[in-house]
Amino acid sequence: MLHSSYLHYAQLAAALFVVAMLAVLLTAYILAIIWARVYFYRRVNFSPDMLEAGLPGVSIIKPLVGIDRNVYANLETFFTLQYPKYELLFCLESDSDSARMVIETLMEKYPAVEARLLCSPILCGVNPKINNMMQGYQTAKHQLVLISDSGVKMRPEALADMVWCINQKDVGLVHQMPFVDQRPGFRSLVHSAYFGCSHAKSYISANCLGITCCTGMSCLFRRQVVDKLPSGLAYFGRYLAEDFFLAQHIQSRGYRVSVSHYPALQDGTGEVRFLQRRLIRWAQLRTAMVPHIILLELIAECLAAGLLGAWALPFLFPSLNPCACFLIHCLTWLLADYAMLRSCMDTAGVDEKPQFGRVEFVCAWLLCVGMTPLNLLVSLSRSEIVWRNRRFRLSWGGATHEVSSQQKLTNASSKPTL
Ligand SMILES: CCCCCCCC/C=C\CCCCCCCC(=O)N[C@@H](CO[C@@H]1OC[C@@H](O)[C@H](O)[C@H]1O)[C@H](O)/C=C/CCCCCCCCCCCCC
Ligand SMILES: O=c1ccn([C@@H]2O[C@H](COP(=O)(O)OP(=O)(O)O)[C@@H](O)[C@H]2O)c(=O)[nH]1
Repeated sequence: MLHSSYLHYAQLAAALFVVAMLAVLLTAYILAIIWARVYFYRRVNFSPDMLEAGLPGVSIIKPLVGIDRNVYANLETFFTLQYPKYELLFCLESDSDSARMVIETLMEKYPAVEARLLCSPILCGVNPKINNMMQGYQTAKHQLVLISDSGVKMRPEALADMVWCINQKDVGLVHQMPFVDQRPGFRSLVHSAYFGCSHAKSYISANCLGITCCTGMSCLFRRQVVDKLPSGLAYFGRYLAEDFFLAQHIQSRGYRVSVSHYPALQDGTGEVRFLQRRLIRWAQLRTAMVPHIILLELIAECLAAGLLGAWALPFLFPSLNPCACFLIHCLTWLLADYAMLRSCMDTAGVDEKPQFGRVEFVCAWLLCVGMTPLNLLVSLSRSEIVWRNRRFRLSWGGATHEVSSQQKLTNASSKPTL
């Protein structure tokens, strides 16, 4: 008797906790949607003083390996940036890399844009992206450095916006929230539904709460802060999640990390299974660095939160039907996700009209809602990370060592990659 009343009180406490958690999640989500609607694509103007003094130069480092989808069109956007002073540093892992021809063609087409092609990576750690970028970093002329991944497209005004953001008081790093260039097709819609809904919700909430949550796919930082480390950017070569540690370092020096008004436009036309592999790899990195995060991510996802709610609400209010609770929860989540996606799109500009129908969106959304918890669970079951053609093993905290590259495994080439 005593035992069953304890059990009842424990269940009651758990049900109240779940309902409170769902209310917090919903409130946080609504705030994130409003934040995105107000913040993204806001036009900024440099002060006359700053314009008179001259805008600071930016060195843009583009690490490249092979040909990504739409590489020509994406890279071309870096030659047409509306910014007075910048240099492009294309970093390849070898001079026979297939991206070389594309870059040379673009450099010929835009001779007025200062651009260099570098093909001698510097081995300074396990992170191949850092090794590749170091050749650009060492020769970069400017104090502001933008790291921009190969698959990212830039709007003409985005660089000026990032420079404006970094010129605000105490800002040391500005990053773009990962999003997707709006292109027709179901694959692109799945990418949008992931990055514009679930991912955007977490990314924005974390950043609004002042939690370091920054991806290195497009981030601008002050070189003088990084160069306080004896080996500069090379220091981060020991980690695969160099972006996380870079942002932490900049904050530890007393600077703020801020989000650009323009999300990063990834290509998003790749196959869904590749997106899934990438998200599993990212989740593996997050688990190694911030282990409790996966639990938080799981319960903040639509399905898990819905199942918890479908148990807790009827427990507190027995007249409620669990299935109805679950369906209403999913519908609310779907509408919130759609509103989030629209807030990440430029509703006043080029993306004004979504290039997809409602039914298509619901299908893509269902795929993401099913895929996300699965990815998180798969990430927990894996001990190794595969990135491009290399295999790594992560230790708690993020330190990494390379297990083996596929080139070595298959013995396809006797020449090491680096
Ligand atoms: C309704 C609101 C509910 C919010 C609940 C949120 C719960 C989920 C919490 C966190 C999810 C954060 C997701 C952040 C996205 C990070 C993407 C990522 O994993 N990136 C990693 C990989 O990046 C590439 O890696 C290779 C590198 O070379 C490339 O350049 C990179 O682009 C990246 O390395 C990892 C970054 C670490 C992010 C840590 C985030 C901690 C955030 C804590 C958030 C707590 C939020 C609480 C909100 C209530
Ligand atoms: O061995 C590698 C792997 C990646 N990269 C570069 O690192 C960036 C991010 O790579 P990817 O898109 O594979 O990472 P993700 O965004 O999926 O984490 C891209 O510019 C790649 O060209 C690199 O220079 N060498």
